[in-house]
Amino acid sequence: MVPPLALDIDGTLTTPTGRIDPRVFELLPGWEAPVVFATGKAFPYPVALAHFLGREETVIAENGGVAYVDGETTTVGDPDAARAVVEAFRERGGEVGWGDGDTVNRWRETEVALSPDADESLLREVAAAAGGDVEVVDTGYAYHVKSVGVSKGRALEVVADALGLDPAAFVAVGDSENDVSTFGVAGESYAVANADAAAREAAGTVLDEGFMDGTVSVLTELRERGE
Ligand SMILES: O=C(O)COP(=O)(O)O
Ligand SMILES: [Mg+2]
Repeated sequence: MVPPLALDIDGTLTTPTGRIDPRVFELLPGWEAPVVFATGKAFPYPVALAHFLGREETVIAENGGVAYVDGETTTVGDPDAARAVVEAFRERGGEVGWGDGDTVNRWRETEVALSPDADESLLREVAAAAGGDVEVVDTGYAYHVKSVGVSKGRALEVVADALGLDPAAFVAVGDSENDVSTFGVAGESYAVANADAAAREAAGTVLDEGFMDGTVSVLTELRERGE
């Protein structure tokens, strides 16, 4: 038997240029245990991924702000506090940086994400001035302004509970600061070689290979172990 998976998306299931690696479509549709996509992206992105893989839509979005399992949505966090920080950042001349349309934030319910090109020091200054309830998380793909205490790891506990599983039964793979909490609750955790310092530090194992090459190595090993 293979174990259930908690998989980060960006940096973990993608190529270095940010595309979904096609091996996702070979390895995950037939995975014989729950697969939870746990991402900083907004809710529709992991839902779409699960949908087009033909899998149950069991997802964690917005760094844990949104959890969806068995048709039930759980949202946590204070979007107004995050939006107020971003508004103050804009008033100080900062730019969210996604251009017109901003599909990054269009469906975001509990936090706000800013482009990696945004002025990080100004953003951190404004967030610190807002008090202790809001923090800035840098995934390498975006700066997320979110409520303290909201995390992918907490959301994994919610999802695991709904599935009747122990969170420690999960194997987690990820690449950044926003995966540290997942690594803390999963029984086994792997940081791909491109992972940031926080993820490397928190992971049980740091892989030799990066991006989907690293993830494939874990999935292959888990399958062999389960045979
Ligand atoms: O949305 C981001 O900033 C990163 O997304 P990820 O959590 O899937 O890596
Ligand atoms: Mg990632």
